[in-house]
Amino acid sequence: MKENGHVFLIGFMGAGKSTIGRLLADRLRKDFIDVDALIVQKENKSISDIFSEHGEAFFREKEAAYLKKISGGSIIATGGGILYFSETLEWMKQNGTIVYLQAPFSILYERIFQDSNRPLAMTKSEASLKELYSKRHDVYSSAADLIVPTDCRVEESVDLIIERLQKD
Ligand SMILES: Nc1ncnc2c1ncn2[C@@H]1O[C@H](COP(=O)(O)OP(=O)(O)O)[C@@H](O)[C@H]1O
Ligand SMILES: O=C(O)C1=C[C@@H](OP(=O)(O)O)[C@@H](O)[C@H](O)C1
Ligand SMILES: [Mg+2]
Repeated sequence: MKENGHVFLIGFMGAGKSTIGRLLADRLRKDFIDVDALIVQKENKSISDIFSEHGEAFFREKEAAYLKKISGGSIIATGGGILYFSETLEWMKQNGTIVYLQAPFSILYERIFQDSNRPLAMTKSEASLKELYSKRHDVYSSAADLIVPTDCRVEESVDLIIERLQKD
Protein backbone atom coordinates (compact mmCIF):
# COMPACT_ATOMS: atom_id res chain seq x y z
CA MET A 1 0.00 0.00 0.00
CA LYS A 2 1.43 3.37 -0.97
CA GLU A 3 2.32 5.53 2.04
CA ASN A 4 -0.38 8.21 2.61
CA GLY A 5 -2.05 7.17 -0.65
CA HIS A 6 -5.66 6.23 -1.21
CA VAL A 7 -6.90 2.73 -1.98
CA PHE A 8 -9.15 2.98 -5.04
CA LEU A 9 -11.61 0.15 -5.67
CA ILE A 10 -12.51 -0.08 -9.33
CA GLY A 11 -14.59 -2.55 -11.33
CA PHE A 12 -17.89 -3.12 -13.07
CA MET A 13 -21.29 -2.44 -11.46
CA GLY A 14 -22.04 -5.11 -8.85
CA ALA A 15 -18.39 -6.09 -8.37
CA GLY A 16 -18.65 -5.09 -4.71
CA LYS A 17 -16.78 -1.78 -4.57
CA SER A 18 -19.27 -0.15 -2.18
CA THR A 19 -19.78 -3.24 0.01
CA ILE A 20 -16.11 -4.17 0.24
CA GLY A 21 -14.95 -0.56 0.60
CA ARG A 22 -16.89 -0.05 3.81
CA LEU A 23 -15.65 -3.31 5.34
CA LEU A 24 -12.07 -2.70 4.24
CA ALA A 25 -12.08 0.78 5.75
CA ASP A 26 -13.36 -0.61 9.07
CA ARG A 27 -10.67 -3.28 9.11
CA LEU A 28 -7.86 -0.86 8.15
CA ARG A 29 -9.29 1.96 10.33
CA LYS A 30 -9.36 4.39 7.46
CA ASP A 31 -11.97 6.80 6.16
CA PHE A 32 -14.37 5.36 3.61
CA ILE A 33 -15.71 7.42 0.73
CA ASP A 34 -18.15 6.13 -1.87
CA VAL A 35 -17.89 8.50 -4.83
CA ASP A 36 -21.50 7.77 -5.86
CA ALA A 37 -22.76 8.70 -2.38
CA LEU A 38 -20.58 11.83 -2.45
CA ILE A 39 -22.16 12.95 -5.73
CA VAL A 40 -25.68 12.30 -4.40
CA GLN A 41 -24.89 14.32 -1.27
CA LYS A 42 -23.24 17.23 -3.11
CA GLU A 43 -25.81 17.46 -5.90
CA ASN A 44 -28.71 16.63 -3.58
CA LYS A 45 -30.18 14.31 -6.24
CA SER A 46 -30.23 10.56 -6.84
CA ILE A 47 -27.90 9.15 -9.48
CA SER A 48 -30.90 8.26 -11.64
CA ASP A 49 -32.17 11.86 -11.42
CA ILE A 50 -28.73 13.26 -12.28
CA PHE A 51 -28.58 10.99 -15.35
CA SER A 52 -32.11 11.84 -16.48
CA GLU A 53 -32.02 15.57 -15.74
CA HIS A 54 -28.43 16.44 -16.71
CA GLY A 55 -27.20 13.49 -18.79
CA GLU A 56 -24.37 11.00 -18.38
CA ALA A 57 -21.61 13.42 -19.48
CA PHE A 58 -22.50 15.81 -16.61
CA PHE A 59 -22.35 12.88 -14.14
CA ARG A 60 -18.90 11.88 -15.47
CA GLU A 61 -17.53 15.40 -14.99
CA LYS A 62 -18.83 15.48 -11.43
CA GLU A 63 -17.49 12.06 -10.42
CA ALA A 64 -13.99 12.91 -11.69
CA ALA A 65 -14.03 16.32 -9.98
CA TYR A 66 -15.32 15.08 -6.60
CA LEU A 67 -12.91 12.12 -6.59
CA LYS A 68 -9.91 14.43 -6.83
CA LYS A 69 -11.05 16.51 -3.85
CA ILE A 70 -11.00 13.59 -1.38
CA SER A 71 -8.25 14.02 1.19
CA GLY A 72 -5.39 11.52 1.36
CA GLY A 73 -5.27 7.99 2.78
CA SER A 74 -8.93 7.03 2.27
CA ILE A 75 -10.53 3.83 1.02
CA ILE A 76 -12.49 4.95 -2.04
CA ALA A 77 -15.27 3.04 -3.79
CA THR A 78 -15.44 4.50 -7.28
CA GLY A 79 -18.39 4.08 -9.66
CA GLY A 80 -17.98 1.57 -12.48
CA GLY A 81 -17.56 4.38 -15.01
CA ILE A 82 -14.60 6.09 -13.35
CA LEU A 83 -12.50 4.98 -16.35
CA TYR A 84 -14.42 7.43 -18.55
CA PHE A 85 -11.49 9.90 -18.64
CA SER A 86 -8.03 8.36 -19.04
CA GLU A 87 -6.67 11.40 -17.22
CA THR A 88 -8.62 10.34 -14.09
CA LEU A 89 -7.00 6.90 -14.18
CA GLU A 90 -3.58 8.55 -14.47
CA TRP A 91 -4.41 10.73 -11.47
CA MET A 92 -5.45 7.63 -9.49
CA LYS A 93 -2.19 5.87 -10.37
CA GLN A 94 -0.26 8.85 -9.00
CA ASN A 95 -2.33 9.07 -5.83
CA GLY A 96 -2.72 5.56 -4.48
CA THR A 97 -3.17 1.85 -5.08
CA ILE A 98 -5.77 0.72 -7.60
CA VAL A 99 -7.57 -2.54 -6.81
CA TYR A 100 -9.72 -4.08 -9.55
CA LEU A 101 -12.57 -6.14 -8.11
CA GLN A 102 -13.30 -8.80 -10.68
CA ALA A 103 -16.09 -11.33 -11.24
CA PRO A 104 -17.61 -12.95 -14.34
CA PHE A 105 -20.28 -10.97 -16.19
CA SER A 106 -23.01 -13.55 -15.49
CA ILE A 107 -22.60 -13.08 -11.73
CA LEU A 108 -22.50 -9.29 -11.96
CA TYR A 109 -25.56 -9.26 -14.19
CA GLU A 110 -27.53 -11.19 -11.56
CA ARG A 111 -26.43 -8.65 -8.94
CA ILE A 112 -27.38 -5.54 -10.94
CA PHE A 113 -30.34 -6.77 -13.00
CA GLN A 114 -33.14 -4.15 -12.92
CA ASP A 115 -31.55 -2.20 -10.08
CA SER A 116 -33.27 1.19 -10.23
CA ASN A 117 -30.28 2.83 -8.51
CA ARG A 118 -28.08 1.96 -11.49
CA PRO A 119 -29.46 3.79 -14.53
CA LEU A 120 -27.27 1.88 -16.99
CA ALA A 121 -28.57 -1.44 -15.67
CA MET A 122 -32.11 -0.18 -16.21
CA THR A 123 -31.66 1.21 -19.71
CA LYS A 124 -29.22 -1.19 -21.41
CA SER A 125 -29.95 -4.71 -22.63
CA GLU A 126 -28.05 -7.71 -21.26
CA ALA A 127 -26.08 -7.90 -24.54
CA SER A 128 -24.99 -4.28 -24.44
CA LEU A 129 -24.06 -4.50 -20.75
CA LYS A 130 -21.97 -7.56 -21.61
CA GLU A 131 -20.22 -5.62 -24.37
CA LEU A 132 -19.58 -2.74 -21.95
CA TYR A 133 -18.19 -5.23 -19.41
CA SER A 134 -15.75 -6.66 -21.99
CA LYS A 135 -14.49 -3.23 -23.05
CA ARG A 136 -14.13 -2.01 -19.49
CA HIS A 137 -12.45 -5.22 -18.31
CA ASP A 138 -9.38 -4.43 -20.43
CA VAL A 139 -9.18 -0.86 -19.11
CA TYR A 140 -9.66 -1.85 -15.46
CA SER A 141 -7.04 -4.60 -15.83
CA SER A 142 -4.40 -2.36 -17.29
CA ALA A 143 -4.98 0.38 -14.68
CA ALA A 144 -4.90 -2.02 -11.71
CA ASP A 145 -2.06 -2.57 -9.25
CA LEU A 146 -3.96 -5.55 -7.85
CA ILE A 147 -6.80 -7.72 -9.18
CA VAL A 148 -9.00 -9.44 -6.58
CA PRO A 149 -11.90 -11.85 -7.28
CA THR A 150 -15.33 -11.09 -5.82
CA ASP A 151 -17.19 -14.19 -7.01
CA CYS A 152 -16.81 -15.62 -3.52
CA ARG A 153 -17.86 -14.64 0.01
CA VAL A 154 -17.43 -10.92 0.78
CA GLU A 155 -15.14 -11.68 3.75
CA GLU A 156 -12.81 -13.73 1.52
CA SER A 157 -12.45 -10.80 -0.88
CA VAL A 158 -11.73 -8.42 2.00
CA ASP A 159 -9.10 -10.74 3.51
CA LEU A 160 -7.44 -11.16 0.12
CA ILE A 161 -7.26 -7.41 -0.47
CA ILE A 162 -5.67 -6.81 2.94
CA GLU A 163 -3.13 -9.59 2.36
CA ARG A 164 -2.19 -8.26 -1.08
CA LEU A 165 -2.07 -4.59 0.01
CA GLN A 166 0.40 -5.53 2.72
CA LYS A 167 2.70 -7.16 0.15
CA ASP A 168 2.33 -4.33 -2.39
N1 LIG B 1 -17.34 -11.41 -2.70
C1 LIG B 1 -18.19 -10.37 -2.77
N2 LIG B 1 -17.68 -9.13 -2.75
C2 LIG B 1 -18.50 -8.07 -2.84
N3 LIG B 1 -19.84 -8.10 -2.95
C3 LIG B 1 -20.42 -9.31 -2.99
C4 LIG B 1 -19.61 -10.49 -2.91
N4 LIG B 1 -20.44 -11.54 -2.97
C5 LIG B 1 -21.70 -11.03 -3.07
N5 LIG B 1 -21.69 -9.68 -3.08
C6 LIG B 1 -22.90 -8.82 -3.19
O1 LIG B 1 -22.84 -8.13 -4.45
C7 LIG B 1 -23.39 -6.81 -4.33
C8 LIG B 1 -22.33 -5.82 -4.75
O2 LIG B 1 -22.91 -4.53 -4.79
P1 LIG B 1 -22.09 -3.20 -4.57
O3 LIG B 1 -21.22 -3.32 -3.37
O4 LIG B 1 -23.08 -2.10 -4.61
O5 LIG B 1 -21.18 -3.20 -5.89
P2 LIG B 1 -20.55 -1.98 -6.68
O6 LIG B 1 -20.38 -0.84 -5.72
O7 LIG B 1 -19.25 -2.52 -7.19
O8 LIG B 1 -21.50 -1.68 -7.79
C9 LIG B 1 -23.82 -6.64 -2.87
O9 LIG B 1 -25.19 -6.94 -2.77
C10 LIG B 1 -22.99 -7.72 -2.14
O10 LIG B 1 -23.59 -8.18 -0.95
O1 LIG C 1 -20.75 1.74 -14.36
C1 LIG C 1 -21.24 2.89 -14.42
O2 LIG C 1 -21.12 3.61 -15.42
C2 LIG C 1 -21.95 3.40 -13.22
C3 LIG C 1 -21.82 2.73 -12.03
C4 LIG C 1 -22.50 3.12 -10.80
O3 LIG C 1 -21.72 2.77 -9.64
P1 LIG C 1 -21.49 1.22 -9.19
O4 LIG C 1 -20.38 0.67 -10.04
O5 LIG C 1 -21.13 1.33 -7.75
O6 LIG C 1 -22.79 0.52 -9.42
C5 LIG C 1 -22.81 4.62 -10.80
O7 LIG C 1 -21.62 5.37 -10.70
C6 LIG C 1 -23.53 5.00 -12.07
O8 LIG C 1 -24.78 4.35 -12.04
C7 LIG C 1 -22.75 4.65 -13.34
MG1 LIG D 1 -21.01 1.18 -5.72
